Amino acid sequence: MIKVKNLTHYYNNDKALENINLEINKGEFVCLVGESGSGKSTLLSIVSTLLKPTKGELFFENLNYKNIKDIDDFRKTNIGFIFQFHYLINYLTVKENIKIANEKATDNEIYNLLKILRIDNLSNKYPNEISGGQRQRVAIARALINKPKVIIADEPTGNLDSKNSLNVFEIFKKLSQEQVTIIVATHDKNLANFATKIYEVKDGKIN
Ligand SMILES: Nc1ncnc2c1ncn2[C@@H]1O[C@H](COP(=O)(O)OP(=O)(O)OP(=O)(O)O)[C@@H](O)[C@H]1O
Repeated sequence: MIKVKNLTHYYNNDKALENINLEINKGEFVCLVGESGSGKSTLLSIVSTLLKPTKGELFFENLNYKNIKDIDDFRKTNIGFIFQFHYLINYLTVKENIKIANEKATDNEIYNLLKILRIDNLSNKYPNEISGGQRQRVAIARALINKPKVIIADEPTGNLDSKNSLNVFEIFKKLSQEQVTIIVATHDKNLANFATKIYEVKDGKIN
């Protein structure tokens, strides 16, 4: 599904990633673990086509990303993003926050997604009226509304307590069982055990 070949990345003259090779299959749940500054976010940004690598190749289902004509459209239709901060819009309701990610989504589709995430009762609430864990589940719903093939999450539980963190990783596990490919960076080695594959990033390398 995703292949990374001989990837090296520099920020100015500083090497952030060195000769990374990865192959991620459809429906795999991959965790990147490693210390702060090890290169996890840089790798996620490159894999999600947000950052162009200095050197190396990236393939999606054997398509070289360099040959993708409209990369913004490709990203929008194929990849769902979840971050440490939810980036919900405070003056929009839960339902409206999801709708802006996909104007064509019907009320029924949004309701079904909220139901799976057990927040269907919060549809008309505003982000500041719900808990941090609930807000992150809304962010997950927003990432899923386009039915992406891949979910990329960078420290998605960084702001959550252990119960809500577990809940988020259980959701990821379930999604991967439904053939969504999940790639998550986390500091938490216990949570990483939910993954089908763990890669340790150390000083910009994966051993
Ligand atoms: N935009 C940038 N400009 C310059 N250097 C950067 C930039 N982003 C990251 N770096 C550097 O690249 C290296 C890898 O950083 P990265 O953010 O990928 O690590 P990380 O493992 O995700 O860290 P954290 O867990 O703290 O988010 C670090 O040395 C960092 O200082």
